[in-house]
Amino acid sequence: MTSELPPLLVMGPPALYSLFQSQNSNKYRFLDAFSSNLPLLQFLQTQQIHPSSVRAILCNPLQPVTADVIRSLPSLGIVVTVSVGSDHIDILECLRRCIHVVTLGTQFTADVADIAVALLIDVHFKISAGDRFARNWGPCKPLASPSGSKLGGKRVGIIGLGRIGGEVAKRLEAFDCIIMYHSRNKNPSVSYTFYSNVVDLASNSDVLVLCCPLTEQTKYIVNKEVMLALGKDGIIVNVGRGALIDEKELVQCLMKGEIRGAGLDVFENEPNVPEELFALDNVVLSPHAAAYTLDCFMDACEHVAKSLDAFFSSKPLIISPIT
Ligand SMILES: O=CC(=O)O
Repeated sequence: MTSELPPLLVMGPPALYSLFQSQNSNKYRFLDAFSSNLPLLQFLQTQQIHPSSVRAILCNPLQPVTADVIRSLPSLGIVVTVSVGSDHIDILECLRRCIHVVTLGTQFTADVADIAVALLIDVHFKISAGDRFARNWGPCKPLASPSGSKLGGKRVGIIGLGRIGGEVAKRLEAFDCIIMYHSRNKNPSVSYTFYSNVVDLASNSDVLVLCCPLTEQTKYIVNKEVMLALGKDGIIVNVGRGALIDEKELVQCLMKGEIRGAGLDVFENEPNVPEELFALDNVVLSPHAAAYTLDCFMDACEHVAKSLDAFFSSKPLIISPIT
Protein backbone atom coordinates (compact mmCIF):
# COMPACT_ATOMS: atom_id res chain seq x y z
CA MET A 1 0.00 0.00 0.00
CA THR A 2 2.65 2.54 1.11
CA SER A 3 4.69 1.81 -2.02
CA GLU A 4 1.87 3.32 -4.12
CA LEU A 5 2.17 6.66 -2.35
CA PRO A 6 4.24 9.29 -4.16
CA PRO A 7 7.75 9.42 -2.71
CA LEU A 8 8.73 12.60 -0.86
CA LEU A 9 12.47 12.98 -0.53
CA VAL A 10 13.17 14.55 2.85
CA MET A 11 16.46 16.47 3.11
CA GLY A 12 16.82 17.87 6.60
CA PRO A 13 16.63 16.62 10.19
CA PRO A 14 13.56 14.40 10.75
CA ALA A 15 12.64 16.32 13.92
CA LEU A 16 11.73 19.25 11.70
CA TYR A 17 9.26 17.17 9.71
CA SER A 18 7.85 14.82 12.30
CA LEU A 19 4.72 16.91 12.75
CA PHE A 20 4.15 17.18 8.99
CA GLN A 21 4.94 13.49 8.58
CA SER A 22 2.49 12.46 11.29
CA GLN A 23 -0.25 14.46 9.55
CA ASN A 24 0.57 13.26 6.03
CA SER A 25 1.83 9.70 6.32
CA ASN A 26 -1.22 8.54 4.35
CA LYS A 27 -0.34 10.84 1.44
CA TYR A 28 3.39 10.42 0.85
CA ARG A 29 6.09 7.87 1.29
CA PHE A 30 8.69 9.78 3.32
CA LEU A 31 12.27 9.01 2.31
CA ASP A 32 14.65 10.24 4.99
CA ALA A 33 17.79 11.05 3.00
CA PHE A 34 19.18 13.18 5.85
CA SER A 35 19.70 10.29 8.25
CA SER A 36 21.28 8.07 5.61
CA ASN A 37 25.04 8.23 5.11
CA LEU A 38 24.73 6.90 1.59
CA PRO A 39 25.03 8.98 -1.59
CA LEU A 40 21.55 9.88 -2.85
CA LEU A 41 21.27 7.38 -5.70
CA GLN A 42 22.48 4.53 -3.51
CA PHE A 43 20.06 5.58 -0.78
CA LEU A 44 17.17 5.54 -3.27
CA GLN A 45 18.26 2.10 -4.41
CA THR A 46 18.10 0.80 -0.83
CA GLN A 47 14.52 2.13 -0.71
CA GLN A 48 13.74 0.49 -4.07
CA ILE A 49 12.87 3.87 -5.52
CA HIS A 50 13.85 4.74 -9.08
CA PRO A 51 15.28 8.32 -9.24
CA SER A 52 12.75 9.21 -11.94
CA SER A 53 9.85 8.56 -9.57
CA VAL A 54 10.93 11.34 -7.19
CA ARG A 55 8.96 14.46 -8.08
CA ALA A 56 9.22 16.38 -4.80
CA ILE A 57 11.82 17.32 -2.20
CA LEU A 58 11.06 18.65 1.27
CA CYS A 59 14.13 20.29 2.77
CA ASN A 60 15.52 22.74 5.28
CA PRO A 61 18.73 24.80 5.49
CA LEU A 62 20.70 22.08 7.28
CA GLN A 63 21.07 19.99 4.11
CA PRO A 64 21.89 21.59 0.75
CA VAL A 65 19.89 20.76 -2.34
CA THR A 66 22.77 20.98 -4.79
CA ALA A 67 22.81 21.00 -8.59
CA ASP A 68 24.07 17.37 -8.42
CA VAL A 69 21.07 16.31 -6.34
CA ILE A 70 18.70 18.10 -8.72
CA ARG A 71 20.38 16.61 -11.81
CA SER A 72 20.13 13.10 -10.41
CA LEU A 73 16.31 13.39 -10.20
CA PRO A 74 15.02 13.74 -13.77
CA SER A 75 11.34 14.13 -12.82
CA LEU A 76 11.83 16.58 -9.95
CA GLY A 77 9.13 19.24 -10.18
CA ILE A 78 9.08 20.94 -6.78
CA VAL A 79 11.40 21.75 -3.88
CA VAL A 80 9.59 22.89 -0.74
CA THR A 81 11.75 24.27 2.03
CA VAL A 82 10.67 24.66 5.63
CA SER A 83 12.47 27.99 5.81
CA VAL A 84 12.25 31.55 4.65
CA GLY A 85 15.75 31.47 3.21
CA SER A 86 16.57 29.50 0.09
CA ASP A 87 20.37 29.80 0.04
CA HIS A 88 20.71 26.03 0.57
CA ILE A 89 18.98 25.34 -2.75
CA ASP A 90 20.64 25.67 -6.16
CA ILE A 91 18.04 28.09 -7.47
CA LEU A 92 19.70 28.53 -10.87
CA GLU A 93 19.53 24.81 -11.54
CA CYS A 94 15.86 24.83 -10.47
CA LEU A 95 15.15 27.74 -12.81
CA ARG A 96 16.95 26.00 -15.64
CA ARG A 97 14.79 22.92 -15.13
CA CYS A 98 11.57 24.92 -14.40
CA ILE A 99 11.33 23.31 -10.97
CA HIS A 100 9.08 25.14 -8.50
CA VAL A 101 10.80 26.37 -5.35
CA VAL A 102 8.46 27.06 -2.44
CA THR A 103 9.73 28.85 0.65
CA LEU A 104 7.75 29.92 3.71
CA GLY A 105 6.00 33.27 3.70
CA THR A 106 5.34 35.04 6.99
CA GLN A 107 5.03 31.92 9.17
CA PHE A 108 8.36 32.46 10.98
CA THR A 109 8.49 36.28 10.91
CA ALA A 110 7.22 37.15 14.39
CA ASP A 111 9.20 34.45 16.20
CA VAL A 112 12.46 35.28 14.47
CA ALA A 113 11.97 38.98 15.27
CA ASP A 114 11.18 38.13 18.90
CA ILE A 115 14.33 36.03 19.20
CA ALA A 116 16.47 38.78 17.63
CA VAL A 117 15.24 41.14 20.34
CA ALA A 118 15.69 38.46 23.02
CA LEU A 119 19.30 37.88 21.96
CA LEU A 120 19.98 41.61 22.05
CA ILE A 121 18.47 41.98 25.50
CA ASP A 122 20.37 38.93 26.74
CA VAL A 123 23.75 40.17 25.48
CA HIS A 124 23.12 43.78 26.56
CA PHE A 125 21.95 42.94 30.08
CA LYS A 126 24.20 39.87 30.40
CA ILE A 127 21.25 37.69 31.33
CA SER A 128 22.76 34.32 30.41
CA ALA A 129 26.11 35.33 31.90
CA GLY A 130 24.26 36.46 35.04
CA ASP A 131 22.41 33.16 35.16
CA ARG A 132 25.72 31.26 35.15
CA PHE A 133 27.05 33.62 37.84
CA ALA A 134 23.95 33.30 40.05
CA ARG A 135 24.13 29.51 40.05
CA ASN A 136 27.50 29.73 41.83
CA TRP A 137 26.86 32.89 43.80
CA GLY A 138 28.50 32.64 47.22
CA PRO A 139 28.93 35.07 50.14
CA CYS A 140 32.51 35.94 49.22
CA LYS A 141 31.85 36.54 45.54
CA PRO A 142 31.62 40.07 44.20
CA LEU A 143 28.50 41.12 42.33
CA ALA A 144 28.67 40.85 38.56
CA SER A 145 29.82 44.08 36.94
CA PRO A 146 27.00 46.42 35.84
CA SER A 147 25.88 46.11 32.25
CA GLY A 148 26.83 49.63 31.20
CA SER A 149 23.97 51.63 29.80
CA LYS A 150 20.26 51.53 29.10
CA LEU A 151 18.86 49.88 26.00
CA GLY A 152 16.55 52.85 25.39
CA GLY A 153 18.23 55.43 23.17
CA LYS A 154 20.58 52.90 21.57
CA ARG A 155 21.05 53.27 17.82
CA VAL A 156 20.12 50.00 16.16
CA GLY A 157 21.27 49.42 12.59
CA ILE A 158 19.19 46.74 10.89
CA ILE A 159 20.76 45.05 7.89
CA GLY A 160 17.87 43.88 5.72
CA LEU A 161 14.62 45.71 6.40
CA GLY A 162 12.35 43.03 4.93
CA ARG A 163 9.53 41.31 6.78
CA ILE A 164 11.68 40.16 9.72
CA GLY A 165 13.82 43.31 9.85
CA GLY A 166 10.65 45.42 9.84
CA GLU A 167 9.26 43.49 12.80
CA VAL A 168 12.57 43.84 14.69
CA ALA A 169 12.40 47.59 14.07
CA LYS A 170 8.82 47.77 15.35
CA ARG A 171 9.71 45.89 18.54
CA LEU A 172 12.85 47.92 19.27
CA GLU A 173 11.05 51.21 18.68
CA ALA A 174 8.92 50.23 21.67
CA PHE A 175 12.15 50.10 23.70
CA ASP A 176 12.90 53.69 22.59
CA CYS A 177 15.76 52.58 20.37
CA ILE A 178 16.65 54.70 17.35
CA ILE A 179 16.28 52.63 14.21
CA MET A 180 18.39 52.93 11.08
CA TYR A 181 18.96 50.43 8.29
CA HIS A 182 20.77 49.17 5.26
CA SER A 183 18.85 47.33 2.54
CA ARG A 184 19.20 46.69 -1.18
CA ASN A 185 16.93 49.70 -1.69
CA LYS A 186 15.69 52.60 0.38
CA ASN A 187 12.19 51.90 1.65
CA PRO A 188 10.03 55.00 1.00
CA SER A 189 7.36 53.84 3.45
CA VAL A 190 9.56 54.12 6.57
CA SER A 191 11.15 57.15 8.19
CA TYR A 192 14.21 55.35 9.60
CA THR A 193 17.56 56.66 8.36
CA PHE A 194 18.83 54.66 5.38
CA TYR A 195 22.52 53.94 4.82
CA SER A 196 23.58 52.64 1.44
CA ASN A 197 26.95 51.72 2.93
CA VAL A 198 27.26 49.15 5.73
CA VAL A 199 30.44 50.68 7.19
CA ASP A 200 28.64 54.02 7.55
CA LEU A 201 25.68 52.26 9.16
CA ALA A 202 28.02 50.51 11.61
CA SER A 203 29.87 53.73 12.53
CA ASN A 204 26.55 55.32 13.42
CA SER A 205 25.11 52.31 15.31
CA ASP A 206 25.46 50.79 18.79
CA VAL A 207 23.90 47.54 17.65
CA LEU A 208 23.78 45.75 14.31
CA VAL A 209 20.97 43.24 13.70
CA LEU A 210 21.37 41.01 10.66
CA CYS A 211 18.08 40.00 9.06
CA CYS A 212 18.94 39.82 5.36
CA PRO A 213 19.11 36.74 3.13
CA LEU A 214 22.47 35.19 2.26
CA THR A 215 23.38 35.83 -1.37
CA GLU A 216 26.64 36.37 -3.27
CA GLN A 217 26.24 40.08 -2.52
CA THR A 218 25.60 39.70 1.21
CA LYS A 219 28.20 37.04 2.07
CA TYR A 220 30.50 38.59 4.73
CA ILE A 221 28.51 41.82 4.59
CA VAL A 222 29.79 42.21 8.15
CA ASN A 223 33.55 41.95 7.76
CA LYS A 224 36.38 43.18 9.98
CA GLU A 225 36.08 46.76 8.70
CA VAL A 226 32.37 46.82 9.63
CA MET A 227 33.06 45.36 13.08
CA LEU A 228 35.81 47.90 13.76
CA ALA A 229 33.46 50.67 12.61
CA LEU A 230 30.82 49.41 15.05
CA GLY A 231 33.44 49.63 17.76
CA LYS A 232 34.15 48.24 21.21
CA ASP A 233 30.77 49.18 22.68
CA GLY A 234 28.89 47.59 19.80
CA ILE A 235 26.73 44.47 19.80
CA ILE A 236 25.96 42.24 16.80
CA VAL A 237 22.84 40.07 16.58
CA ASN A 238 22.54 37.58 13.73
CA VAL A 239 19.26 35.82 12.94
CA GLY A 240 19.95 35.69 9.19
CA ARG A 241 22.67 33.27 8.10
CA GLY A 242 26.11 32.57 9.60
CA ALA A 243 28.01 33.52 6.46
CA LEU A 244 26.64 37.07 6.55
CA ILE A 245 29.48 37.64 9.01
CA ASP A 246 33.14 36.79 8.57
CA GLU A 247 33.00 34.36 11.48
CA LYS A 248 36.75 34.02 12.03
CA GLU A 249 37.04 37.81 12.33
CA LEU A 250 33.99 37.92 14.58
CA VAL A 251 35.61 35.44 16.97
CA GLN A 252 38.80 37.54 17.02
CA CYS A 253 36.90 40.80 17.57
CA LEU A 254 34.94 39.24 20.45
CA MET A 255 38.05 37.76 22.06
CA LYS A 256 40.01 41.00 21.76
CA GLY A 257 37.12 43.17 22.96
CA GLU A 258 37.00 45.01 19.62
CA ILE A 259 33.23 44.68 19.83
CA ARG A 260 31.26 44.33 23.04
CA GLY A 261 29.22 41.22 22.37
CA ALA A 262 27.17 39.09 20.02
CA GLY A 263 23.89 37.19 20.02
CA LEU A 264 24.07 34.47 17.39
CA ASP A 265 21.32 32.15 16.19
CA VAL A 266 23.20 31.12 13.05
CA PHE A 267 26.73 30.00 12.22
CA GLU A 268 28.82 29.72 9.11
CA ASN A 269 29.25 25.92 9.15
CA GLU A 270 26.27 24.60 11.05
CA PRO A 271 26.06 22.50 13.07
CA ASN A 272 29.65 23.49 13.96
CA VAL A 273 29.92 26.42 16.35
CA PRO A 274 33.41 27.95 16.82
CA GLU A 275 34.69 26.53 20.10
CA GLU A 276 36.43 29.78 21.07
CA LEU A 277 32.95 31.24 21.65
CA PHE A 278 32.12 28.76 24.42
CA ALA A 279 34.37 30.45 26.96
CA LEU A 280 33.14 33.98 26.23
CA ASP A 281 30.62 35.62 28.54
CA ASN A 282 29.86 38.37 26.04
CA VAL A 283 28.28 35.90 23.60
CA VAL A 284 24.84 34.31 23.63
CA LEU A 285 24.43 31.29 21.38
CA SER A 286 21.27 29.75 19.97
CA PRO A 287 21.19 26.62 17.73
CA HIS A 288 19.47 28.11 14.64
CA ALA A 289 16.27 27.92 16.63
CA ALA A 290 14.78 31.37 16.15
CA ALA A 291 11.61 29.91 14.67
CA TYR A 292 11.23 26.94 16.91
CA THR A 293 7.80 27.27 18.45
CA LEU A 294 5.06 24.73 17.91
CA ASP A 295 2.86 27.54 16.53
CA CYS A 296 5.45 28.27 13.86
CA PHE A 297 5.76 24.62 13.01
CA MET A 298 2.00 24.18 12.71
CA ASP A 299 1.73 27.17 10.37
CA ALA A 300 4.69 25.92 8.35
CA CYS A 301 3.16 22.42 8.07
CA GLU A 302 -0.06 23.89 6.71
CA HIS A 303 1.87 25.84 4.08
CA VAL A 304 3.94 22.80 3.10
CA ALA A 305 0.84 20.60 2.93
CA LYS A 306 -1.03 23.10 0.74
CA SER A 307 1.95 23.47 -1.60
CA LEU A 308 2.48 19.73 -2.04
CA ASP A 309 -1.26 19.07 -2.40
CA ALA A 310 -1.45 21.73 -5.10
CA PHE A 311 1.60 20.37 -6.90
CA PHE A 312 0.46 16.74 -6.89
CA SER A 313 -3.02 17.74 -8.08
CA SER A 314 -1.65 20.15 -10.73
CA LYS A 315 -3.25 23.20 -9.10
CA PRO A 316 -1.62 26.67 -8.83
CA LEU A 317 0.97 26.98 -6.07
CA ILE A 318 1.24 29.68 -3.44
CA ILE A 319 4.78 30.86 -4.06
CA SER A 320 6.45 33.35 -1.72
CA PRO A 321 9.00 35.63 -3.34
CA ILE A 322 12.49 34.09 -3.07
CA THR A 323 14.56 36.26 -0.75
O1 LIG B 1 16.59 29.68 8.92
C1 LIG B 1 15.43 29.68 8.83
C2 LIG B 1 14.72 30.21 7.72
O2 LIG B 1 15.32 30.58 6.70
O3 LIG B 1 13.49 30.27 7.83
